[in-house]
Amino acid sequence: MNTLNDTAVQFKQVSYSDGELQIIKNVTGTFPKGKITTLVGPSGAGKTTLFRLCNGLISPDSGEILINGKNINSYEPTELRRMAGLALQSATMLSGSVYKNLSMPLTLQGEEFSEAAAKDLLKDVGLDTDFLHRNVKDLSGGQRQKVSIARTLVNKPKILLLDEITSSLDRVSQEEIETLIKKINNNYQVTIIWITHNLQQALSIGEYTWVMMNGELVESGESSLLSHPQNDKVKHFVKGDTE
Ligand SMILES: Nc1ncnc2c1ncn2[C@@H]1O[C@H](COP(=O)(O)OP(=O)(O)OP(=O)(O)O)[C@@H](O)[C@H]1O
Repeated sequence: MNTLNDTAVQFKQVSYSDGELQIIKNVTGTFPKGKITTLVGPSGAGKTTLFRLCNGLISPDSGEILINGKNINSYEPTELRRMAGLALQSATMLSGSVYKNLSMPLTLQGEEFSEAAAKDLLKDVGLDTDFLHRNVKDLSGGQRQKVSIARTLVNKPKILLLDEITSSLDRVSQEEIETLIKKINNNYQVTIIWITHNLQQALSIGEYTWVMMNGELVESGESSLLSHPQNDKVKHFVKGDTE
């Protein structure tokens, strides 16, 4: 679907097992650079495990993962975590202020994060700069998710891995986050890989889609594939929109 230069992440016959259980099965495919690709599939398909492989939290048993054309093993772990930011549905926070949370990626590296830079990030994610010294426990779900996204931007990632980041939000917050992610993708050419259970969302926000089932990549390509899938299992999944 694209040349190596257009590829942010490439999987080549990647398999991963936990003990006896094979979780990722011979996955080959690409995530195009600077685009939004959604990752869909029933619960337990291996989507989150694929993310953990992408940011080096776990390593394949066989096969190869290339990031920007280089084997993932050639990056230092910290370099990889900086390059590939991860945001989760739960938007896990440290107790304390928004500033403390935004500073965390740099404090972990023994660096300082200026208040001015933190305020710029808040503006980037559509939050008022007054939020900087608010306690995260007083934020709404949507506001927490915006802070969580802002925190992933501190390291200026090239790739953002978003795991179900809108599934516990109301409709309005969900739309705000979708708009925000599109803006980040546009403004900074960040490659976005977005796990979602919401097929309507997958159709509307991403140019490309991967459909995973039972550890395999069963279909991938432009998101419109969800409207007319070729694979019978995907047809069934899309029709039932099932778990
Ligand atoms: N550390 C682990 N040890 C054992 N089994 C695991 C581990 N991590 C994941 N699994 C299993 O691997 C399979 C894939 O899990 P994964 O979380 O990647 O799926 P998923 O597609 O993200 O599911 P969901 O949509 O429910 O989040 C599941 O059967 C899960 O139980």
